[in-house]
Amino acid sequence: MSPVGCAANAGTAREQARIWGTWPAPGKASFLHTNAGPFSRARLERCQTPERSERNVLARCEDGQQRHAASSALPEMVESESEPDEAPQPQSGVLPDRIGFIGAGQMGEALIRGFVASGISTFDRISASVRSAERQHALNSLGLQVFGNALEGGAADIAANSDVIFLGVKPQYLDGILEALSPHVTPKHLVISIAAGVRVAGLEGGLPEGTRVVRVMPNTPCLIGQAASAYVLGNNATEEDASKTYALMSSVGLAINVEERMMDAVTGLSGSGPAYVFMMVEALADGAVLAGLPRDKALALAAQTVIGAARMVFEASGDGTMTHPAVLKDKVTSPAGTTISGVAELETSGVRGALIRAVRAAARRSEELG
Ligand SMILES: NC(=O)C1=CN([C@@H]2O[C@H](COP(=O)(O)OP(=O)(O)OC[C@H]3O[C@@H](n4cnc5c(N)ncnc54)[C@H](OP(=O)(O)O)[C@@H]3O)[C@@H](O)[C@H]2O)C=CC1
Ligand SMILES: O=C(O)[C@@H]1CCC=N1
Repeated sequence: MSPVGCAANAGTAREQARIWGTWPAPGKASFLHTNAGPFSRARLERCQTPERSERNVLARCEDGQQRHAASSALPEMVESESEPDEAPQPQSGVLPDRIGFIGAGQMGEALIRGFVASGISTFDRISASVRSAERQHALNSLGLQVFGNALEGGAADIAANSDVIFLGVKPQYLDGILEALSPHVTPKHLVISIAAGVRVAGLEGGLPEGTRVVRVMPNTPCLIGQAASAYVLGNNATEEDASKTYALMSSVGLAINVEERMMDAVTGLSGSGPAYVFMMVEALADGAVLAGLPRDKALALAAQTVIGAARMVFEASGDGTMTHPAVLKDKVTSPAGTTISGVAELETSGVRGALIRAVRAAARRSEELG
């Protein structure tokens, strides 16, 4: 599927549900996903260094390699007839581990659907603990094993049925969840938290000594294999845990290993960033409607413009290196043309400053949550 094909679907009911509703209802869906399995794992291996402290920093790979790894991890868009609600089909590359989610709301469900769409897991390997009957029913209809409130036995059920446990509740609830989970954690478990702001030290402190922990900051585009995720390994995490985390997260998009001090910035940028971009797409479409374009056409063109521009940063050079966006912007901006008029308006309105402040504010909020 070409990106244009993707955007051309924007007017369908399914796309509208994706845009305005919750995640698409179970049904045959066409997912854009990454082929990042062994391909990107090999890249990671080339970037691995034996030193633990080095493992946490993709940036410490040889410079050229780092850029190559980053750009090669760019999900290759391919059309896939994934059918997440149908009987699980064994596939090569499926992780044998059973995956449990304590908390599976917006982000947890996006990960679950993304993992299944990518082929790295199957619904029958995944279970979830959620509180409300409504969520239990919704997840159950996907084919997951669903347990109730983590504080009332759900955490024990997840531990008994999982090798990898994702913590997908809001940061404010995490202490209680760790307390409920802790007695049931054994050496077989890898615990992966996606909670904004919550530090590795806090996770390790709330779990039995020696627990293997990873902190991940994903984003919702993992639903379609287009996530931008970063992760940091806990003190007891092994090489195998690092590979497993990378395998899972790169199956749903770009996944990079960072130092923990960078995680608040990651959260302010890629964790929260989809919301900023959705606002931009909406506003761009509004502008086009103001200028006379019908809403559906405006939205399709706005969304595809964002896809195309973002991909240019990764792919325009043709040699695997990223191109600075200012260079690409200059190529759009003809002397005395239309674009410079628009750009001047953005500068007058302080759009750059607003985006910088948005990322910084979200990063600060992440710090506070920790
Ligand atoms: N949304 C996003 O884009 C991102 C979110 N995150 C992180 O993901 C986490 C979840 O965020 P999000 O998905 O947006 O939040 P949601 O509110 O959508 O999901 C939270 C989930 O936790 C469940 N839950 C709460 N308490 C319990 C409990 N005692 N036992 C079992 N389940 C429980 C809720 O169940 P129920 O619905 O039944 O109440 C719900 O499924 C947060 O820590 C956030 O920082 C990280 C990156 C991006
Ligand atoms: O808004 C939040 O707190 C979560 C974390 C990053 C994105 N959403």
